[in-house]
Amino acid sequence: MKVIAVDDSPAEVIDLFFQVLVDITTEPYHYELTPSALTVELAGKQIHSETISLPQTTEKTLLIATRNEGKTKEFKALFSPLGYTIKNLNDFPDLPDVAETGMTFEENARLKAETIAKLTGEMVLADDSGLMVDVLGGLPGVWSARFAGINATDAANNAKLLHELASTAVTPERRTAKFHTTLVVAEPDKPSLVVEGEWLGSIATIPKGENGFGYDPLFVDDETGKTAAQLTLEQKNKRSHRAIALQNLLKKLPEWQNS
Ligand SMILES: O=P(O)(O)OP(=O)(O)OP(=O)(O)OC[C@H]1O[C@@H](n2cnc3c(O)ncnc32)[C@H](O)[C@@H]1O
Ligand SMILES: [Mg+2]
Repeated sequence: MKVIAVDDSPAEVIDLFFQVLVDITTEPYHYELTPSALTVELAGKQIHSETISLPQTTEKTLLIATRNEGKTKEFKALFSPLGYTIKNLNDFPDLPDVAETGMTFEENARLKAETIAKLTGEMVLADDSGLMVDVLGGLPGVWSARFAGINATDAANNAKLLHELASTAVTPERRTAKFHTTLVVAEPDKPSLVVEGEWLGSIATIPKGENGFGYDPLFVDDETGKTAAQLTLEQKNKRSHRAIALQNLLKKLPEWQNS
């Protein structure tokens, strides 16, 4: 049998060629398609190869069980090199708010991730995080989002924190603090994956910087001496509690996904 070279032919001609080939030949042929190349061998001889670019067929989307756009912005930047599109609960208005009734970051992160995973049937990531100030015995901790009251604004929470530390007995050395994140990944009918991350620093006496969210204007990073709000998103994502927790998560995620 004579094989006609089809390299450089339009895609439809190549398709037709293979159809005819399959119809008329009884010779064994091997067809290999990868995202970047198409090669065909007939009777052990390569008869066609071309460089191709297949559209991504399986878009990776990850739902994060949060309504906090500050966290979401950080997760989007952290996950984008991995090819994930990030969605949050604000993209799904019909999903309920999950009450954070736990006494620990892990309990609250589990509540958020496991409730939303059950309702959607999908793999879901949740972040429960907060600021822990040593001289306040770890407060505001799990109450960070509601330190100044239910639905408190970031500005009100920051003002309350400065007020709590206003005593002259709270010298600069006694203003040490850390940010904490617990991440939980949940899927229906499977034990959840739990990881943590922390970021050491101290509390400034006045807010500084425009970036970030929450307590960022008051949290001074130990290493750079800048507040988290003075760091760019990229700088914060190299050292933050959330970034460290995510690194820990990525180390364990493949094994968890295969379990
Ligand atoms: O529960 P979701 O919907 O995720 O959003 P939330 O804002 O209520 O989030 P948390 O319950 O985890 O509370 C975390 C609070 O801790 C503070 N916080 C956490 N991470 C922070 C960060 O990176 N920078 C500044 N403040 C942070 C901030 O006040 C958050 O509102
Ligand atoms: Mg919350």
